[in-house]
Amino acid sequence: MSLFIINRYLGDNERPASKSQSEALLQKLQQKAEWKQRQTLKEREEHQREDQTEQKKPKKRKSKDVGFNEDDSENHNEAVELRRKEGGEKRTKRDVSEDPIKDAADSEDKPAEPEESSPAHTGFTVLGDFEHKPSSKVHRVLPQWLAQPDAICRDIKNNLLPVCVESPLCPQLQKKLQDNGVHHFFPVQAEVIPAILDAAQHGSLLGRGGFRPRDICVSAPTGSGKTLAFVLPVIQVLMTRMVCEVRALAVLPTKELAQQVYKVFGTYAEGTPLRVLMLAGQKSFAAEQASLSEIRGGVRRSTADIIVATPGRLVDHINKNSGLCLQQLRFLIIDEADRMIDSMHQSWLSLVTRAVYGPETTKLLGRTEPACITAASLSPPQMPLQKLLFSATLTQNPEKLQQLGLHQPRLFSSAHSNDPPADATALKPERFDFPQGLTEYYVPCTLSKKPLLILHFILRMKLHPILCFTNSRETAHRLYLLVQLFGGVQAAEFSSRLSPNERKRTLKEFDQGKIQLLISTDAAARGIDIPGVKCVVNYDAPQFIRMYIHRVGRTARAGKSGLAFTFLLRVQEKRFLQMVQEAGSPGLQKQIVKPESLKSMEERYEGTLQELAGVVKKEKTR
Ligand SMILES: Nc1ncnc2c1ncn2[C@@H]1O[C@H](COP(=O)(O)OP(=O)(O)OP(=O)(O)O)[C@@H](O)[C@H]1O
Repeated sequence: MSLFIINRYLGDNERPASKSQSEALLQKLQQKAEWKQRQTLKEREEHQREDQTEQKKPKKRKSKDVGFNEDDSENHNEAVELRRKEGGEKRTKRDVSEDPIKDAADSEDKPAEPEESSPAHTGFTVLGDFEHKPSSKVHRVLPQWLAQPDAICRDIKNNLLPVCVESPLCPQLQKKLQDNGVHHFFPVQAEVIPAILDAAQHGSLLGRGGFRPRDICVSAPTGSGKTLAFVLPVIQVLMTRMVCEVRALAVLPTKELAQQVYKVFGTYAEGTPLRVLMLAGQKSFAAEQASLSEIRGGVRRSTADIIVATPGRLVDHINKNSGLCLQQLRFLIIDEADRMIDSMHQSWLSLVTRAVYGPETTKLLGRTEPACITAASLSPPQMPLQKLLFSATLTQNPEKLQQLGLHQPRLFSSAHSNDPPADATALKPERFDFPQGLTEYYVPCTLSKKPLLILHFILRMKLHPILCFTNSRETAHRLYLLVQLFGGVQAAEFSSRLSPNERKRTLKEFDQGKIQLLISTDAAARGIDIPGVKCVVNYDAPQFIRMYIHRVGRTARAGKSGLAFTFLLRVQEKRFLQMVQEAGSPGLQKQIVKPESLKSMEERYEGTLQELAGVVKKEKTR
């Protein structure tokens, strides 16, 4: 018994054509072909006549005529038509076309259209005819949570919520804020603090119908107060804990940033039972290990509730089993999240996740890594791990964000609040929000005039303190040497040339106003909070928009005003201005420094350059 019936296409008459029928058909088709040939010749003559009179588009018509043998094509068409009728061969658009010249042109320009010209074949599907099927364009679409975030108001100054009025924070933290001069919440804090507290109001253990809290992503401008937006609610949730265990882990890309966030945690945890610890390589590994736990009553106990770490040191502690226990972790805070995603190759996140859920799934109240939500997965009560992501330039790329394994994420963003809703789901070039008090300039210049310009900014325009960025540590070092040799400016450099302690001291001195010009690589571009910086100079134009946003974001913080200058060579201007504009900048103004303004410094500058050559040579031989 046959399992399949194979139906073949039998032509218009639905039965095989006999030999005489084929011959008749062939004759008919040949006549038709001859008639068409005559028609085409006639048309061509007409066209030629038109061409002679108009002589407007000779090339286009020529291109249609050249390289395409109409007659061959026509005959070929008809022959194929016949063969197909006889044998059911695959049929293409060109085979049935009325006008091969038009087809040749069309087939280059347009996708193939459905074959309406042959009514006899309606309803017949040509298998494997992929090439000629019209293909629709793929529109990439953002997931709902990214496309429609909770909007954070951009205006810091006019949207201040008093700390004491209807505050979600406990009186102890409110007082702490007042003591530290914080009397109002910034918009990002007013939105994010209640959201984190709300998710934790049912206590630490969830399950049995309770819901796992949604992960939170925050994209808000530089200097808008994101640090307090996570420090305050985390402290409030944890301050009533009974036993000291690591319940919050904040991961930051650099030592300096870890130090800064550690300080803020320390300030607000003071007076509570919570203990904060830093694992960022400021101390030796052994010293950090010793500070992680202590033996009390014969049992090893954690000595930290909150840990602030860099990914490198964190991975060391997990891998070397130094006594860091993350099995009670409730909050995983990822600051500068877009940068942290880029450092995912260190696989720090998967190590943390493994350390949180561990292999011990059998023990009572053991944690299992959540997978699909089912009645069974919800039934054992267990502590949820909530991820909190923060950045001024949070990526909108779902594929990148997916690496973080977010659970029903909720996005708070100021960058998207002005986008029209109709376009909200489309994947567009990424746009970011810039601080309101920031005024951006670009200074057209030549390579040789750059050092003179920076000296002019400090000595003539009195713009200090300036934070000046270069693209390499070599440039930073040479510029530093040159400014030192020129004299009259208190300058310092900040890069990986310096030891962590030297870097720490330099930042402190810059903060204290002892340094007028800090020449830095991108090491100081992200997150560093030095409230006194009035002016940022991009001595070298940054190559990527994210880096530009973070660099210029070192000024105009916390609602203050600030200036950012970017020195641009002529070849850089077009691309750079376009990049900044596309990212949503309100616009860069052109600042021209006249050559006469630099004239008086030029002689001394030339002498300094010669001195510099000597110093650099000496350094190299050392
Ligand atoms: N509510 C507030 N009132 C007054 N000052 C505040 C308030 N919140 C934060 N600040 C101050 O604003 C400055 C910037 O805050 P923070 O460093 O948290 O910004 P950020 O958004 O994390 O910036 P970046 O993206 O550059 O890291 C800090 O000096 C901080 O003390």
